[in-house]
Amino acid sequence: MVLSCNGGDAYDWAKAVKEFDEAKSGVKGLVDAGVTELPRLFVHPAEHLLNNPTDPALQPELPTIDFAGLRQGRRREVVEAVRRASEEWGFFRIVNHGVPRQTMDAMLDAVRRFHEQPAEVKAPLYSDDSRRRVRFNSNSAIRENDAASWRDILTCVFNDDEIDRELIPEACREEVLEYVGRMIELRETMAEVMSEALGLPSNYLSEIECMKSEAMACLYYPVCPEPQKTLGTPKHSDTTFLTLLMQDTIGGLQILHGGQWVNVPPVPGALIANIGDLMQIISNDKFISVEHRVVAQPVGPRISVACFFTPSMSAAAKPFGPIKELLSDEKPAIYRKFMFRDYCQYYKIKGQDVSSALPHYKI
Ligand SMILES: O=C(O)CCC(=O)C(=O)O
Ligand SMILES: [Fe+2]
Repeated sequence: MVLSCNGGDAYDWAKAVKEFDEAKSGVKGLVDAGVTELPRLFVHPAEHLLNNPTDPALQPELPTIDFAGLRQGRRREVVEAVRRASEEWGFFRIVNHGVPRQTMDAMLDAVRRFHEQPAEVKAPLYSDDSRRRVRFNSNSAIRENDAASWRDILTCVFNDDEIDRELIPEACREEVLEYVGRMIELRETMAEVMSEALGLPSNYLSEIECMKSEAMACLYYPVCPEPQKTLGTPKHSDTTFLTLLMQDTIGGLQILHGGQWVNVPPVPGALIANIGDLMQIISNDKFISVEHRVVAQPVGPRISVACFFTPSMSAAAKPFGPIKELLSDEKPAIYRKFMFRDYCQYYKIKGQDVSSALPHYKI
């Protein structure tokens, strides 16, 4: 099918997607083949690429929260900082979170090792099928007229914290298992702190099992030959309750704050937490799910690991909606109740990269 896209001239989009997918070698495969020009499939329209004219030195600084306070009698301060950052930024950095630096560095190395294996080793995992718990791809379901992004992803899904070690690729198995265990521990702390930040009992979020499953995206952003024409990850908000992100030292993450793109420079040893759409819904807009993206770079590869927390599979048929304790005559529910499985279905039908489902659930 010949379609008119981006520049308006004829371009066989379907053929380009098919060729790219059939190679099963992702963006890394293009780099290994020696591309010096950005393939047309990856060229984003100019409006996706707008940046700010502002001097990066004048940009506001993402809040950093020191979780050592939780162990040192400063819990109220930490909870208050989490509340403020979740309301005003939807994003914050965490230091002294308890995940050993060695575990983090080993995980970044392991992700790199996985992606830098020969293409034929990764090819059997190449898939867009969301039912596969471990899969490798580049961009999920590239749709016509929707530019692809300059990155590859290994996704590992752990439903209800269940870990099937044999499914994890050998190149990164031990590190993934160690890292996901640490993420689950930190999730417990986050669930308590965020419950308190919402003014609820500490066990509230844990009891409703809203973060009992995790999907880990192990991202690899190869050096890009023409970074000014594409993106590493396009603008989106996370569909989850909560995301815990680790990035290496390359940088490129930006969040939309106060109408401008704000850089989130890497801080060695720190993790980033961000509120997802589901948390915005149950908090009745008290906490905000904020759009973010990753710019493409002439240097790299950049490695990052995003751990997305979503409800327990047993909660699939349970209704989620604004938490009743947060509602009053002055603050009526902004969203209707829905089943988590319907929410997943919404994205399955619309595609992963659509804008957020929040308006769909608004009353
Ligand atoms: O790679 C990153 O730093 C961010 C990735 C991201 O936002 C995502 O996968 O949802
Ligand atoms: Fe994200």
